[in-house]
Amino acid sequence: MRTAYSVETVRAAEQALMARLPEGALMQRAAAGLAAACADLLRRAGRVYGSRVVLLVGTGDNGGDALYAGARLARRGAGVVAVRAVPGRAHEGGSAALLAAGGRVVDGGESTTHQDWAGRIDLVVDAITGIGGRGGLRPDAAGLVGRYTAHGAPVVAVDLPSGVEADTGEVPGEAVRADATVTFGAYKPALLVDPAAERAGALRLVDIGLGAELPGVPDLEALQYADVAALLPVPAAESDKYRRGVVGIAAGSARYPGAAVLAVSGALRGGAGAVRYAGPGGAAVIARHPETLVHAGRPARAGRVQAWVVGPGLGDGTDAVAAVSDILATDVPVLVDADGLRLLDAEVVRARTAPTVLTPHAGEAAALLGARREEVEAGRLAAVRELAARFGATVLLKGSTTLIATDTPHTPVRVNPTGTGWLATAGSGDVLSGLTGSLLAAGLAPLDAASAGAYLHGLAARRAADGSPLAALDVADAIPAAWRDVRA
Ligand SMILES: NC(=O)C1=CN([C@@H]2O[C@H](COP(=O)(O)OP(=O)(O)OC[C@H]3O[C@@H](n4cnc5c(N)ncnc54)[C@H](O)[C@@H]3O)[C@@H](O)[C@H]2O)[C@@H](O)CC1
Ligand SMILES: [K+]
Repeated sequence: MRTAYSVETVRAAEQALMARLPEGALMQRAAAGLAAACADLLRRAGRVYGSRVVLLVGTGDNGGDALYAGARLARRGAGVVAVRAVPGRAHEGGSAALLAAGGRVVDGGESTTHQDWAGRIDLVVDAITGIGGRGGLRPDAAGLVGRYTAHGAPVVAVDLPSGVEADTGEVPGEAVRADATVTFGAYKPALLVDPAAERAGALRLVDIGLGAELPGVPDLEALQYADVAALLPVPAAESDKYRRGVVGIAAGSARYPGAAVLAVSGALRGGAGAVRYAGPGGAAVIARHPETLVHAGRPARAGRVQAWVVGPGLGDGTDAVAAVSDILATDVPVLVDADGLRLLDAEVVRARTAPTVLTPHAGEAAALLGARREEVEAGRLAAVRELAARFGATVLLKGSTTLIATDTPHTPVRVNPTGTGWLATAGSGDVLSGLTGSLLAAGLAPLDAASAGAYLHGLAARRAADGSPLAALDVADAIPAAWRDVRA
C-alpha cells in the first residue's frame, strides 16, 4: 500500500523525531537522499563529475535540503550554482556548505557565468517551496523557473513541485512541472492527486526515519498489486454460482441498449457467480452474453441478487425512475452510476440500511454538489469527501485521478494508481460499474469493491490500449488478463 499524509501530520511526526536527534540530522538525511537521486539522474545522461546543476532555492528548509544536496554533488565534481528566489535570503547553513564545497550562490536577478550555461544545464533542482508553500508560485519565483527550465534540462522537485498545494493536490497558480520528485519521510497528498500529481513526474521516497512516528491511518492510500490480489474473491471448492453472489444490472434503455451490454460485460468479469439483467435491453444482452439471466420487467421482480448496479444508459423516463426507486428500496448493496445519479435523492440514499456506492465523473459530481465541473476537477479530494458525507455513501469520483471516499470517519481516501488517458472513451464507465457491482455481489466491502474495481479496470485499459485508442468492450475483454496480472 502506498500511503500519503497531510502536512500537519508530517510536521508533527518530524517534531517528534527531531526531538530525539541531533540538530540538523533530518535535513542531512533528506539531502543525502536527494543528492543520490540527482546523481542517478546525472549518471543516466552522462556522469556527475563535470555536470552542471542549478538549484532554484527559496527561503525555507526546502531550499536548505537542496543546498546541502548541492554541496554533496559539488564534492563529487559537479558544477553547482544555487539561485536564490529572494535576493540575499537562503538557508544559511546550506549556503555555507555549498560554498565550502566549491559551489556558488547567486541571486535570481544577477548576471553571472551560470547564465552562460543556458542550454548546457544538466539538471535543475526545484527547491523554492516544499510543504511550507502557499498559493501558487509568486511571480518572481515563477519567472525564475521559466528562465531555467526553458532549455529542457530535466527538473527534480524537492519534496513537492513548488507551487502545488500539498494537502489537496490543487494547483492554484503557477507551479513547477518536474520530471521527478524526491520526497521525504512520507508521500504528501499532492503527489498522488491531480492536477498536482501530474506535475510531480516519477516519485522517489527517501526514508528519513519518520515511519515509526506516523499514525497508523494515513490521509490517502493507493492499493498496489498485492493489496488488490488479497481482496479479489476466489471460489472455494464448495462454491456454487449463488454462493459466489449474483449481481443485478439495471441499465440501458430503448435509446441506449449498448449500456446494458457494456455493464453486463464488466459484471461477468467481476467474480460474481451469475449476472441478472433487468430492463428493456435483454435481447442485445443475450446476443452478446448468452450466460446472462434476463428479465424484461421492473427490477423488483427480477429475483434475488446480492448487489445491484443501476443507472448506465437508463435515460430519465418513468421506467428509469421506477428502476432507481425499486433498487434503492432493497436491503442489498447498490451501485448508482450515470443516469441513475440524476435521479438520486440524498435523503433516500442516507436512509438505506445497506451500503450505497456512487460512481460519478466530474460533471456528474458537480451536478450532485451544485458546483461547476471545473471546481470539482481542481479540487477532487474535497469534492469526493463532501459527496461521501452528504450522501452517506461510498463515492468513486472518476477522472485523471480516480478517488474513492467513504463517509466513515478516519478512513483514508483511496487513490487509484492505474488507468490511461485512452480510458476517456464512451461506455468505459458502464464496464466499471458492472465490474464493481460484481465485486460487491461477491462480498467485498464497498470501499474495497470500488477500489479493486477501479484498479482492475485501469489495468485492463492499459493492457487493451497498449498505446492505441480503445473501445469500452476491449476494456471488458482485458479484465481477465488484468486479474491474472494482479494475482501472478
Ligand atoms: N521539518 C523537517 O524536519 C524537515 C523538513 N524538510 C524540508 O523542509 C521543507 C519545509 O520547510 P519550510 O517549513 O521552511 O517551508 P518551505 O521551504 O517549503 O517554504 C517556506 C518558504 O517559502 C516561502 N513561500 C511560501 N509560499 C511561497 C510561494 N507561493 N512562492 C514563493 N515562496 C513562497 C515562504 O515565505 C517561506 O519562506 C520540507 O518540504 C522539506 O523539503 C526536510 O529537510 C526534512 C526535515
Ligand atoms: K520544491
